[in-house]
Amino acid sequence: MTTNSELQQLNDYLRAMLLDPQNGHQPAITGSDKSLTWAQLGAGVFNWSARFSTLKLAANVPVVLYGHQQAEFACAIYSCLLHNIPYIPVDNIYPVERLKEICELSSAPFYYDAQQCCFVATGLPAQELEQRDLAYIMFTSGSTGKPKGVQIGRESVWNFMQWLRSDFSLPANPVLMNHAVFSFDLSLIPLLGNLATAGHLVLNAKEDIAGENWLASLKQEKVSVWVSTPSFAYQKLLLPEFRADYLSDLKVFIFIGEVLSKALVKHLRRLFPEAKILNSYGPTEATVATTVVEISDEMLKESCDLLPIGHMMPHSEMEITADNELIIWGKNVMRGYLGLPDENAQKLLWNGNKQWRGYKTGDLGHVRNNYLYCQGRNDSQIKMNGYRIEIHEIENRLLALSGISEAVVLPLTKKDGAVLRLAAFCTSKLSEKEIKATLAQTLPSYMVPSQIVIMDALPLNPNGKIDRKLLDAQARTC
Ligand SMILES: Nc1ncnc2c1ncn2[C@@H]1O[C@H](COP(=O)(O)OP(=O)(O)OP(=O)(O)O)[C@@H](O)[C@H]1O
Repeated sequence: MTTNSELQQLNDYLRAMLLDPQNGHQPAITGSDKSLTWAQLGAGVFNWSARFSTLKLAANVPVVLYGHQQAEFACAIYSCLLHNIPYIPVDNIYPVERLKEICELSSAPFYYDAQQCCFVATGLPAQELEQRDLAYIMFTSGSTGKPKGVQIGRESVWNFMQWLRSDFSLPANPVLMNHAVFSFDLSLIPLLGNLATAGHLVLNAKEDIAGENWLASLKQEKVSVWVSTPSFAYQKLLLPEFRADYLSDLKVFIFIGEVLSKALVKHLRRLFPEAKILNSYGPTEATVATTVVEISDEMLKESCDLLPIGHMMPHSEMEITADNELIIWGKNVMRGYLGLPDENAQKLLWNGNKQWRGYKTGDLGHVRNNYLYCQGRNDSQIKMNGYRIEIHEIENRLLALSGISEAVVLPLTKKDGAVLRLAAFCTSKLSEKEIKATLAQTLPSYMVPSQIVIMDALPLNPNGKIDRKLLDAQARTC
């Protein structure tokens, strides 16, 4: 249940951090446009108060923020949090059509263009949101379904910030890198982690990450906390400077968004022997992350292919249904999808005693040795020629082969939904023939993909996750 005192605590905390910073001369944000100390950030946030008041926004009317890794974008988000203005982040790597669509779906009367540093009127009549005290609405990009506006309350953000401070092994005065677009909620780990710890947020624009000097810039900024999807990190493993004696300040790796494989952790251990490696899990619908665990050497030695996703955040619980679906209960669960009552009825549950919402994740999981495990999505089970096949089981078998670091298996279906064949995509030192032969030693023949495509790196979507839609399209043309 949300109490007014919790919301008051968040308000007080934000005022103290942003308007009266104790560490004014320390760097707060380094963005693609400029760098701000905490004092400059505070002054910027103060200016925003005036800018928001000229907009004459009624309470509970959202603002869309449009840009890409600018310090001013982050400043706008912090200001919205301070002034209780629900914000909707849209990255400008998406086409303008997506911006328009999101403005219409949310009836936002203005969007802020962080590139141009100005507000643009959308011409739409402002409508109050049904929900009060919303922190943000995040439109998922839909890699596991259709894009939906996930509404997250201020109480969830406060709960999440406190958890970030206590359970994510953040060093004192952390320097947090952010590679994720602000419209992907992974970015909230560094963005809110910075606010929770008075750290330094280093924003990395897409073109910088692709450039030659990116790791040199992380070194120069003394980045100490890496936050990304596992796939994003895989792609950096081959860079010669990606190692502890070059990036000597890097002490913590936080992974979320996809399965973290043992292969990646082992590789990182060799490159960064002293660093802590954390696996965190959660859907956007439960405020960024719900579980976390530091990966130990014992976990790597266990015979099970999977690594645990850890323990629940405070004020939440995980229910595992008879058919192994993970249901998240607690303060972190969204208020609902914007304007989608049918979806809300399908995905949300209510516990009257605790006054908690529950969210049916569609992920499968179990508990072992007191740790939670996520074993893939419940839609990853398919039927082919009458055989029941767990796609993630084949992926895990592939990842267990030495020389394979990334692997995705996709079922190729006919128009009527019947599965025709399986295609696997992987980065591998082994040949297609070798892979098939090795898989055939442990899997029944119908589970060995008929097509194995070996790639230098698997393509990523704008969120830094493996782009399954693109791979699916590619498999169809082969
Ligand atoms: N540590 C993890 N291990 C395994 N799977 C994970 C982990 N963290 C997240 N996931 C997967 O990612 C899903 C949440 O992803 P997210 O909320 O980012 O959106 P999505 O459904 O992938 O859509 P989109 O990426 O398009 O926004 C989880 O439900 C789970 O399937």
